[in-house]
Parts: sequence; C-alpha cells; structure tokens
Amino acid sequence: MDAELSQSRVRGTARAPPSKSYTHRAILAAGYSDDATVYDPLVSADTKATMRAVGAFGGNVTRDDTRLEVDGFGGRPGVAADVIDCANSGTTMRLVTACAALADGITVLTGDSSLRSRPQGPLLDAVSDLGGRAESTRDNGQAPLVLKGPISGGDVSIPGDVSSQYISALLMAGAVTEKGIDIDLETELKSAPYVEITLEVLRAFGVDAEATEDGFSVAGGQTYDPEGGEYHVPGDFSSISYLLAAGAVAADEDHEVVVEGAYPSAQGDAAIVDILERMGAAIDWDRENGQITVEKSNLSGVTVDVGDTPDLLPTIATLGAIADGETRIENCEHVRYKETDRVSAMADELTEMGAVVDEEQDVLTVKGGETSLSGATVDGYHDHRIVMALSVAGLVANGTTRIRGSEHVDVSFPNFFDVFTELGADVRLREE
Ligand SMILES: O=C(O)C1=C[C@@H](OP(=O)(O)O)[C@@H](O)[C@H](O)C1
Ligand SMILES: C=C(OP(=O)(O)O)C(=O)O
Repeated sequence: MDAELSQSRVRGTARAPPSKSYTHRAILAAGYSDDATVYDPLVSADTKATMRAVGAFGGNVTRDDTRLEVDGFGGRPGVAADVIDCANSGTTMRLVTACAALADGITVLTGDSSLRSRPQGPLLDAVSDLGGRAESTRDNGQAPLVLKGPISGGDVSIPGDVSSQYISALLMAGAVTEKGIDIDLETELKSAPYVEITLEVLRAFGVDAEATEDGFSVAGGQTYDPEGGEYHVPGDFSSISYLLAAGAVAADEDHEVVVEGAYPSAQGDAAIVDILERMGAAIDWDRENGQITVEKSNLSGVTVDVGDTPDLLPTIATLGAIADGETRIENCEHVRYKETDRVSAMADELTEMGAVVDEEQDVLTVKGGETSLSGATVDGYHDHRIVMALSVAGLVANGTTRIRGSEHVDVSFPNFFDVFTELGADVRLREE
C-alpha cells in the first residue's frame, strides 16, 4: 500500500501507543512464569511473533481488548513442534534464541528477508560458549538459525556494539538456568537503555539481574512471578517521537499537539523531548500526568549522538531536513543493522525530497529549511520507522509525498495513519 500525504496542519490530542520493547519482554517474561496477565499490550506484527514463540514453547497466550492472559511454560520451554517464524522482529529472534537454548531439543528460527539479513553471530557464539548448539544454516551468522539445549549457564563474553538485544536475551534466559549467566562486554555497549528496560521488566517479574563492572550478571534458579500476577505496559517513546515531530513542524497556529500516556520509564527514546527542545521547539512534558505538549516552532539544526537511541534516527533526520542549518547525527553505525540500513535509507529519501544530506559510516548530516522539501515518490524500505518519519516530512513538503510500503507501520504502530488523520494530516492510503 502507498500513503499519499499533502501539506497539512495538525492539532489535538493523541494517545501514545503501548511500548513495543516492554510488550515483547512482558510476553516472554510471562512465558517464563507459570501464568501472568499483561495489561495494555502493544498488539502488532512484531509482538504477535513473540506471542507465537511463547505458544511454540508450550505456553498459551489469549487476548481480549485490554490484556493478554499468558499461561507460561514455567521456566522450561518445550521443544517446538514446528519452525518458529519471527517475521520482521529482531527483538523476537534474539530473545527467543536464548530461550530456545534452554529447551532439551532442536529449535529452528526463521523470519522475513529483512530479518534473515540481520546479524545474529555474536549471540550464536555466546550460546555455543555456554555449551549449547547454535548454528546459522547458511553459516553466515544470519537466520535461519538452529539451536539445541539445554544450557545450564556460565560465563560469556560478547560485543556490545552490534545489538543490545543479545544481552537482554541472555539475561532473560539466564535467570532460569541452573548457574546463572555472567556477561562480559568486549566493547562499549550501544543501545544501553534497552538493557535497562530489560532489568526493569525483570524486576517487575521478581527476577534479580544487575550491571557489573564488566557487563551484566543474572543469578540462576530464579522464578518469574510478577506482583499480583500482572504487568502493565507503558507508552512507547519511539512512536511518540513521530507525533511530537509532527506537532513541532506542522501544528496549527495557536494550537498544540498533545500526547497522553507519556510517563517516565527506562526508555532512552524519551530523549526526543530534549532533542526537540534543543532544536528550539516549544515543548513541555508534564511527567506526573504523562502529558507532552508541543507547538509549531522554528527549529534549528543540532548535533545528536544516537548511540543510546538508534530508533530516533529517522525522526531526527526528518526534523533536520526541516530545521534551519545543519543537523549532525553521530554514533549511528548500529542503525544500519535494523529492518533496513536506516542511515542510508533516510539519506536517499530525504535527498529525493530536496534536503542536502551527507552520509558517512557513523555520521549522517542533514541540511534543510522549512521550505526546502518537495513532495516526491519515496520508498519506505519495508520499514515502519522509515515510513513514519517520511510521513512527518510529507506534512511540510510542497506538493504530494507518496510513500511506498506504508502498511509496514503494523510492526510497531498499527493505527499510525488513523492517528495522523485524526490530528489533521491529509493522508490517502492507496493500493499499489
Ligand atoms: O531491545 C529492544 O527492544 C530494542 C533494542 C534496539 O536494538 P539494538 O539493541 O539491536 O540496537 C532497538 O533498536 C530496537 O528497536 C528494540
Ligand atoms: C529495530 C527495531 O526492532 P527490532 O530490532 O525488534 O526488529 C525497531 O523497532 O526499530
């Protein structure tokens, strides 16, 4: 499906969608428990992949409007009766790889062509070092993957600059091993707040894990059991970033865009509030009431390090294309290992729309201005975040912006175009 956007003004209140990262962890943590209820989950293509995996390991997930009832496999995943399809979800594949290493038998994991091109090698090496069998069928460190357990825990070392999801996966699985897992980081950790999210969810499920001098550590023999048998998912700041960006570049004069359900948590992507403020946006975060208000503002370019916040790169690149002067996005090499190479995707598509972009391996520089973007037909690269970031650009570009593959928003923000339309965006969805 293509999304066609015309220049428009936005205003009004939107609710933050539930966090994808917290939902994945909550579903799997509930899977590791005997049973638990997950309230306000994100139900999207990616989180459904994690639900399927819990089912494949012997759990059962049922859904109603506001919650998921999870019958867990009680720390002992069974052997899956079929290949587990992780679809487009890196988080699912990494978290499930470590879980599969606990099963007394073989698990095969696959995914779509994007996921089958993303790096899994360091996690496979870690599982092998812990005594499991962990192979890439094509021997290239990519899925399809074959895992065989059970591992009983131990010490591993792993790079921290490819994906933090390897660490999250080992911590979640390590808690139910016999010996626990000590993780030694071989490099600096990128995307570090996502490990904090994991520690926060583990705590909520009664599991202790901690940062150490060299990395992270989790004791074995623990039980997943959330207080009161339930867990509540907070709002998603990566998704919120598109709504705030839309308000900052296209809110109606004398009106604001308000995002509700934006409470403080371990999410690094809450940095979007600070980034917009540094760019000159009139923005206010009422943390106690979980409400962020933003007005249309004249933005200026800034320098941003996205080492901790890779998922903000597409949003910041679009903001940079609209802001006066130069926006420099540094420390972004790991953003190339996502659903697509997002550094190059945003460089190409913003150039197509008229921005002046310079792409280096680890730095993306965008020069723009409020009137510099023109509508064009651009590619969404089958990537939800590219589609949503280009939609924000479409609000200010002259003429019509046509974004290919707009249906991929279903990965993290399935009703994105409804919310955008309700705020006033002029969007038409067209079958190709
Ligand atoms: O653990 C998570 O929930 C995530 C971690 C990050 O990935 P990396 O750790 O691979 O950078 C982030 O980009 C992804 O969208 C979600
Ligand atoms: C990279 C992302 O997710 P995942 O790694 O789970 O595919 C994302 O949501 O931007």
